Amino acid sequence: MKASDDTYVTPIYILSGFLGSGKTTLLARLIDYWQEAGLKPAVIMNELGDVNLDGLLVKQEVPMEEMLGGCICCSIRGDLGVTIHELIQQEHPDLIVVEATGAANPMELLDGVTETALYMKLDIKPLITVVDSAYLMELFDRQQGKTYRLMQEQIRCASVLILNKTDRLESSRMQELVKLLNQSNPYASKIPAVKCEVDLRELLIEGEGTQRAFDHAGESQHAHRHNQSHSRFRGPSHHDPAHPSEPGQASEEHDHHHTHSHVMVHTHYLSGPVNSEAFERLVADLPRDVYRAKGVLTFSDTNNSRFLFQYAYREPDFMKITPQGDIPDVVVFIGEHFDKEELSRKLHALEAGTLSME
Ligand SMILES: Nc1nc2c(ncn2[C@@H]2O[C@H](COP(=O)(O)OP(=O)(O)OP(=O)(O)O)[C@@H](O)[C@H]2O)c(=O)[nH]1
Repeated sequence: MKASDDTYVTPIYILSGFLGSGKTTLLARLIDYWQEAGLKPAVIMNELGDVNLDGLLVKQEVPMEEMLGGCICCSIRGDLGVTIHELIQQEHPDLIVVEATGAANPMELLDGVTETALYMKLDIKPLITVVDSAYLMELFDRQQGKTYRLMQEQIRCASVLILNKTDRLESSRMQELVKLLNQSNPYASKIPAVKCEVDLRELLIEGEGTQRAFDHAGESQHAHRHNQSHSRFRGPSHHDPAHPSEPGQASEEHDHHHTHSHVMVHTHYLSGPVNSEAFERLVADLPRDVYRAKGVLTFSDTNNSRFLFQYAYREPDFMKITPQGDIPDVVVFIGEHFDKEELSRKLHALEAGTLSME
């Protein structure tokens, strides 16, 4: 299928990792890799400052959108959807990579991308986090602080961890590092590297494999407090003072408090209208590990009216909407370690009208 087809589902990769950990280094490698495979990647870069120096490292011919002057996960999150939409409309890329500022909380970013997947066909790929191995151990030795906690967050959300800059880590400490990462995120694949030199094919497959493995895992915990208000618009050169631009410094005011282990997303585009009662039953039966869901649905038993569906902390909410433009029917589920296959089976039964008979 071609990227210019209306039915094309654009894969979207999120690169997370602390400031200076090596995200742009990895991005440059990935771009070469995809281009050699005959694909057209597009890039969204987010910088805290008002200039994008990292963008200089990306080849001229690669379509790139810059989101400057704030952290993607907070102040300019609303712009993310617009940026993705414009890239797809104008460039028809085969895939998109979002490189977040090192101060971004990947969970918020994932949430922003997920929101966008409600009205655009996106295939959200497993999250890759680049770890500055040496710096992480240094912070661990010094016992933590906010920067360390933000790093932990980025580590917890990942499906794949690249343990970069191992050249700066004493070889005797490698085991300790892996142990530390296993405590924070036992599920992610961990790939040691220097200058992000990893087998990229393996890296991209690893992520998919890890995500599948989560489908059968067990209990998890989630706590979420987010004190940042999400402005949907920003001024032309707004700089969010809550976010420092100095490498290696997480803001004291950047008040995110999350406890995530691993985060999974399941996106399902519906083939047509579904029965509202059957859908409500499906929602009521969702496992506890699904803690967030969103969607746009058409209900066959309400004169084919369309609804915006929201689900948080086990509370479903439906709002009648009349969307402008060509918006597909879709539901997105976010949680940890839930059984995607089982959910997918139920969604197919819902579409076939056989769910109530189960
Ligand atoms: N010693 C060493 N340096 C590295 C390695 N990987 C990347 N670097 C260097 O570290 C610096 C930061 O790398 P980037 O790829 O720009 O890191 P980034 O995560 O995109 O940085 P931000 O945009 O600040 O978040 C660059 O000077 C890289 O050349 C590594 O494995 N070892």
